[in-house]
Amino acid sequence: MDKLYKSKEKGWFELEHGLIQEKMIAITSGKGGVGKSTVTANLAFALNKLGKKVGVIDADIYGFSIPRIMGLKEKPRGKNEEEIIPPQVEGIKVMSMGSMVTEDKAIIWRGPMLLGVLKQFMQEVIWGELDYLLFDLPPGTGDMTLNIMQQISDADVMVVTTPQAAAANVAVRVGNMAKQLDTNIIGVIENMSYYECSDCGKKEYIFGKNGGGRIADNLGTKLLGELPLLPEIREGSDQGSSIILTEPESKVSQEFKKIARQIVK
Ligand SMILES: Nc1ncnc2c1ncn2[C@@H]1O[C@H](COP(=O)(O)OP(=O)(O)OP(=O)(O)O)[C@@H](O)[C@H]1O
Repeated sequence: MDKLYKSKEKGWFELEHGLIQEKMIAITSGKGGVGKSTVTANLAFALNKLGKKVGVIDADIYGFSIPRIMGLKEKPRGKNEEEIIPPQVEGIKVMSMGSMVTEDKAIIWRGPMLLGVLKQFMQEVIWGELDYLLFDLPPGTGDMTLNIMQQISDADVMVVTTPQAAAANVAVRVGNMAKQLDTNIIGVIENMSYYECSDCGKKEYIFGKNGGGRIADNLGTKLLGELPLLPEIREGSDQGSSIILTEPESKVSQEFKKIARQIVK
């Protein structure tokens, strides 16, 4: 299958209008709603805070949510027939279907057209020099996820899950799909790991315990971090003000930075 970039050597990818000097990272999950897009957004900001140049492609083309979560206000602009200037937020370049249609619009295109959008995002956008290009993939192991993974098979895969057995089991499946494509799995992030009572500080394990660790072991990779279930994370995503920007010193923002540092090293 034709790749959407030229790989020069490990960790160095050439795009039509840009260069990725470190990694492409595909952020996946076994099922929807586990926080994949929230993690993608906060991770992009965390890498940016480490001084890295970051781009984000919202490849969850049917279920895009990155523009809202990242607070993206601008739209992409056409420089000419074949070159697109991506909108930016905090210096991060972002491309999403959500910039082309309103949030309530149903995307009823079939796979090949959606892959055409991904191709356009990769090949016509003026990305410039980036250190990291993050992809927010569709959840699950369906056709779209498989097709996208095949097209960016040099990307490292990150698996997001909640600790719940049902979520963890399907997350293993997406990890195994990545393995079958010979894709490196960079690690697992357990989201909604626990809820900490704001009055007494007691941790409640609402979705159970250790699902992320079990998946990491099963896939032979690392558990990169455990993120709490926190109203501020949800509010930040809804309002387009990610917690890492609004509360950079909070425990959860420190956890995002810890995850980013493990990726960068
Ligand atoms: N740690 C968290 N604490 C509280 N709320 C969270 C947390 N992580 C995510 N959420 C909320 O859960 C909902 C789902 O998150 P998100 O959209 O990131 O999931 P997703 O896995 O990308 O879903 P999909 O793939 O279906 O788009 C959102 O409302 C988000 O704000």
